[in-house]
Amino acid sequence: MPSRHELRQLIRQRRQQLSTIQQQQAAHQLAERFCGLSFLPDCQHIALYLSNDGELDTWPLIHALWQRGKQLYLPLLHPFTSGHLIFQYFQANTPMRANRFGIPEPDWSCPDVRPVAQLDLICTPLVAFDALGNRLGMGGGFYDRTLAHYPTQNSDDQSNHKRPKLIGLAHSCQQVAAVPSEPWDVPLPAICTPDAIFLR
Ligand SMILES: Nc1nc2c(c(=O)[nH]1)N(C=O)[C@@H](CNc1ccc(C(=O)N[C@@H](CCC(=O)O)C(=O)O)cc1)CN2
Ligand SMILES: Nc1ncnc2c1ncn2[C@@H]1O[C@H](COP(=O)(O)OP(=O)(O)OP(=O)(O)O)[C@@H](O)[C@H]1O
Repeated sequence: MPSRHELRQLIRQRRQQLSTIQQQQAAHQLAERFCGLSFLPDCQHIALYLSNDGELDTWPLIHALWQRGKQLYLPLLHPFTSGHLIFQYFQANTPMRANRFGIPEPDWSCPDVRPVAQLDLICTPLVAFDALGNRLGMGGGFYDRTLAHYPTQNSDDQSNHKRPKLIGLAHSCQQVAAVPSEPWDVPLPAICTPDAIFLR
């Protein structure tokens, strides 16, 4: 089995090699599939991310969700707690700045930060995934650290506890046979690609 490092390199190269047309088609197909998710009507506060490094372009999805009246949030590298993320309200006119990875994020504004426990759905980026919901990210451990303290809701969870649902977004070519998992990894109960939805 390839190491996490090897897998990260391989799949990052693979998605970077998609053509502009392939990227555009994928982004629109994903938006359409995502908007058909059975639990979407129950989700009002949704965290997304702005794409980077060949990730599937989330803009078509962002526009589709705004059209449906959803309130959207983007991750910011935590201003004090290194390695963690916070999620901040995002509208078309939100002032933005590039973080240290060059990814645009909202200018930090305390009143617009929404605690993780008050989000209904968190869409996570990923580099590689497998059919069991194991996730390999860019290697910063940001999502794993941020989500470690919050029990998230499984797709078959019938309880009334208010917990954010989690869903990974990816190109189909990011699926691998098995992601070597580590004890700190937060598995994804759902993954949406342009071609399929994987539920654990
Ligand atoms: N679109 C998007 N936003 C995101 C993430 C993500 O994976 N995708 N993150 C998910 O956690 C966080 C940022 N994590 C990142 C970790 C590494 C690199 C990166 O490009 N690393 C370079 C080396 C950068 C350096 O000089 O330190 C590399 O590996 O080539 C980018 C984002 C928060 N925002
Ligand atoms: N809950 C946690 N507490 C402390 N350290 C953690 C935690 N989760 C991950 N880490 C550390 O973060 C580093 C990177 O983890 P990993 O390779 O799983 O990141 P990733 O999932 O690929 O990245 P990301 O979540 O940012 O997309 C590891 O060295 C790991 O020890």
